[in-house]
Amino acid sequence: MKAVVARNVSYAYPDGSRGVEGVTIDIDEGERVALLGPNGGGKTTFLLLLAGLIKPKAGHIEIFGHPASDRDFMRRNVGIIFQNPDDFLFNPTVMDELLYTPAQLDVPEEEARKLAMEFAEKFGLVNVLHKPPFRLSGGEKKKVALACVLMLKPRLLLLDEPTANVDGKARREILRFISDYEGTLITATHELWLVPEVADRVIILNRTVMADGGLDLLEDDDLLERSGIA
Ligand SMILES: Nc1ncnc2c1ncn2[C@@H]1O[C@H](COP(=O)(O)OP(=O)(O)OP(=O)(O)O)[C@@H](O)[C@H]1O
Repeated sequence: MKAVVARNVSYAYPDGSRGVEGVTIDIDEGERVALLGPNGGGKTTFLLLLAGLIKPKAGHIEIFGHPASDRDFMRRNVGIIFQNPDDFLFNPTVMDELLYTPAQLDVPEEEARKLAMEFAEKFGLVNVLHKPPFRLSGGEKKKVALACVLMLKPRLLLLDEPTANVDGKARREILRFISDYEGTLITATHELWLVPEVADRVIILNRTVMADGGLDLLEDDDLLERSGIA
């Protein structure tokens, strides 16, 4: 089963900035892929396209055989963690945040509360359940965002710079939660060290696909320099 089929996908922002151009990629269900590229290389844009949150100006995208424009299918099967968790966390407390998405998907309240508590314990968030998300540290915010998404067991998980601005213990915890995830994983990053932690396939994106292969691409200094990464 293909998790992602992207054909000749292009996207430009309303101000004319080019996001991605002519991107063609196939990803099988269960693959763990790093989307590696320089700042401004189009990684976030491509994740937003894969999540169906913006529509390609040209080309098309299918996720598990469904068009990425199929909102109901996407809500139930695709999870995305934004680079800046403040773009995602907007409920009055962490508990409300954990209850929000199950409620959107019509999970009965009692079951949602059980799920929320299970994930709060697993993610070490029990002590902050009553806090407003904006009062949390960067690492705690990322953990809340990850817990909210993983509790719904998405078949495809899209992560945008999951460890940016997070260090020490929270970073190790986040990497462990990511490695426990068993579905199809696409992680956008510009940090080379993160790639082997989260992927065994590397797609280098700088507006368009510059290379697609195994972890050995990380040793190709010419390629990394040409792609603006190293
Ligand atoms: N909302 C927007 N409006 C206009 N241009 C945008 C917008 N978002 C991104 N861009 C532009 O699109 C291009 C690709 O940006 P994108 O954020 O997808 O890259 P990125 O690889 O995720 O970068 P970074 O590693 O810095 O997050 C950049 O030139 C950027 O300036």
